[in-house]
Amino acid sequence: MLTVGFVGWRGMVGSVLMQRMLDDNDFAGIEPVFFSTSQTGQPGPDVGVDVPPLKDAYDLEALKALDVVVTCQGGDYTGRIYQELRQSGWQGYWIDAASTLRMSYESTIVLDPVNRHVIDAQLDKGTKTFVGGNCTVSLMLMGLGGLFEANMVEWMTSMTYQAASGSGAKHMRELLDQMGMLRDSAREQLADPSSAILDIDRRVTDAMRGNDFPVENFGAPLAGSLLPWIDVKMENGQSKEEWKGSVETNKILGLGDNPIPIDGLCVRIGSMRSHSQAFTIKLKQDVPLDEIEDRIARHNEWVKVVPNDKEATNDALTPAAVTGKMEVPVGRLRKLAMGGDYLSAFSVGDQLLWGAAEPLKRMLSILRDRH
Ligand SMILES: NC(=O)C1=CN([C@@H]2O[C@H](COP(=O)(O)OP(=O)(O)OC[C@H]3O[C@@H](n4cnc5c(N)ncnc54)[C@H](OP(=O)(O)O)[C@@H]3O)[C@@H](O)[C@H]2O)C=CC1
Ligand SMILES: N[C@@H](CC(=O)OP(=O)(O)O)C(=O)O
Repeated sequence: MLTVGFVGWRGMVGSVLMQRMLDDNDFAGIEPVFFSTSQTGQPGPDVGVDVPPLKDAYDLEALKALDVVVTCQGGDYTGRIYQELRQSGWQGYWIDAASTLRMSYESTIVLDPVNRHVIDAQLDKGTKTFVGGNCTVSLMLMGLGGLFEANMVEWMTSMTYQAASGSGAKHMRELLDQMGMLRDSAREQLADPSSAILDIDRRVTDAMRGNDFPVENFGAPLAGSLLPWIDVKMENGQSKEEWKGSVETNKILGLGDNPIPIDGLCVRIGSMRSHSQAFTIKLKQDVPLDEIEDRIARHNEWVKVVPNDKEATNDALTPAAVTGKMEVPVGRLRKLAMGGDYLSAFSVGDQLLWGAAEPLKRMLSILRDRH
């Protein structure tokens, strides 16, 4: 039985991973050991099998005893421990949610419904480091995988609408605090149906710009507004989130020598959880829409094509509808005015499931099934 160490299991991605593994009884086939950077010695989580007390996540000897490390702890942890562990001679499997190692030559980005062939080939070659992709990249590929599989895409833009949860738990709390403050700023006027809407609007705008508006985590108002920049700036003017869209997609698809151009703008919006994306896809040929829908729908069991009408779209293609679900709906599929080889699409997905925890869970299952 594989001995598997879990680091970062009580964080947001880690908790979703734990729940998904419990849902599918995944702990039964492994020997789990839980680690913490802050709670060494405390009891481990209840996962239906006996587990020892929490071990120190920085204890190299304890990590070296494992066949597999699964970490959702974040990039700082990976940066601090990974090289040291490898240099100590450890040859176990490292499965990671953080972006630190994604573009490293020694790692494979995992999204098995899309790149199982790449994962299998890398395992056969002896690769031991597997990293989950960026959330918007993984969700885009889960939604549009059928078009890439059929080699239909010449280039693509992705304009994202990313939820607060993508930045972590503190940011979700801050968004709610901001929302509450906006409402409170116009409470009396809202209760009076005859009050002037421009008065309400002025109060809300004043609150948003006020010195006591909580912006410690986002750095600016998000509720009632949006933030068209995510992560640090790259030399070419892209944000790092935008840069990942191209480099990670092409690495996942194994298109190193012949990359597909992918670019766009990444925007943080005031949804709580689940990322949305609008795509402009330049097709290599003018393919009929029904064939496109068919290719998309048949690619994997989680993608769902949503009819291009208002009712179906507002019912199924929103963060409110998708959060907590494994499905990745794709809709607004239509040919654009620029010509028959220009396709629009819109997709929503829970970035804590397919965008983070699920590919790691499935990678662990692939390893378990091979042993
Ligand atoms: N959020 C997202 O949508 C996505 C995140 N990722 C990546 O996954 C990694 C982890 O992200 P995320 O899960 O958001 O990080 P979190 O900040 O939620 O959790 C990270 C760690 O913080 C510690 N922690 C401290 N206080 C608390 C608390 N009150 N509750 C729970 N944990 C606490 C825990 O470590 P300890 O037990 O050691 O104290 C925990 O493992 C990052 O690299 C991120 O980039 C990837 C894709 C999507
Ligand atoms: N950057 C993403 C979440 C994330 O953690 O991405 P990555 O795993 O690439 O660092 C967001 O803010 O929505």
